[in-house]
Amino acid sequence: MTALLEVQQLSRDFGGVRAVNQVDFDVRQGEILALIGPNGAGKSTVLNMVSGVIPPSAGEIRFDGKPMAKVPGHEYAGLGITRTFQNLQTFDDMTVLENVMVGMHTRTRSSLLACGMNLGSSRREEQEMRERAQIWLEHVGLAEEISSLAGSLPYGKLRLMEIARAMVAGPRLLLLDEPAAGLNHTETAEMSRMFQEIRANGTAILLVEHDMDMIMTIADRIVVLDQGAKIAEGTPREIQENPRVIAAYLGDDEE
Ligand SMILES: Nc1ncnc2c1ncn2[C@@H]1O[C@H](COP(=O)(O)OP(=O)(O)OP(=O)(O)O)[C@@H](O)[C@H]1O
Repeated sequence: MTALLEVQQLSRDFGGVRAVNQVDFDVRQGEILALIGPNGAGKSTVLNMVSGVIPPSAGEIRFDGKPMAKVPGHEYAGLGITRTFQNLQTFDDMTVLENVMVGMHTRTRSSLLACGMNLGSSRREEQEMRERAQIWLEHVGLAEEISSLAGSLPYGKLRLMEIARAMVAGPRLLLLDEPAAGLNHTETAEMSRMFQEIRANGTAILLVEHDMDMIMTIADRIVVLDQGAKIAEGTPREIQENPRVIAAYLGDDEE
């Protein structure tokens, strides 16, 4: 498999603190790569750099061979990279369908504000977006809730809505920041099944997650960070048996 995303010597400083230190990894086409590590290891910071939210202090990120350093954040969805956030980013007083259509607007380059105000898209474009959003809402099991206000949905369903929103733009790489946080066992299993389906349809996934059952079930490969640096990379089985990884987790109170 060829690399879709290449991360080389990636570093990020916050003031005097080096949050990410010379990290290398690839995400290959059609695979699920999990990025794990104890609290504060630098996982979200890596995801924020890969999704164009913050610039690296050093190093390089390439997507499909293209250096991403000069690509503005709003162009990522159009290039084929979308993401979800650790903290839900939903519009409570818009319907579930409208919330998902916002994901298409980022692709068609209308602004979020314009979307909220119903501006800037032709009727045909609007219809096409509606259909794609409906298809993805059915995929994630929210067909019944399409017309509900997002604010009325329970937390687990909002997480699913976020996945639909990230998928509606048709990404080649989906970035997920703790998608199972706050979900119960059944919801986590359902979400795992969905990610496997997304992978089967050809979208690669870079997954930051603390739920080890989910990671060990769905990840093709795992990269482990500790204190900003990569300490291991391998299959779920290799990672489970790696003494450095075990030591890093045993040293972390919250795991
Ligand atoms: N905006 C920021 N300003 C200053 N320091 C930051 C900022 N963002 C992250 N850090 C620091 O960078 C380090 C890595 O944080 P990061 O959130 O990337 O870790 P993480 O592995 O995602 O942790 P968690 O699993 O708890 O979410 C931490 O020491 C954190 O305090």
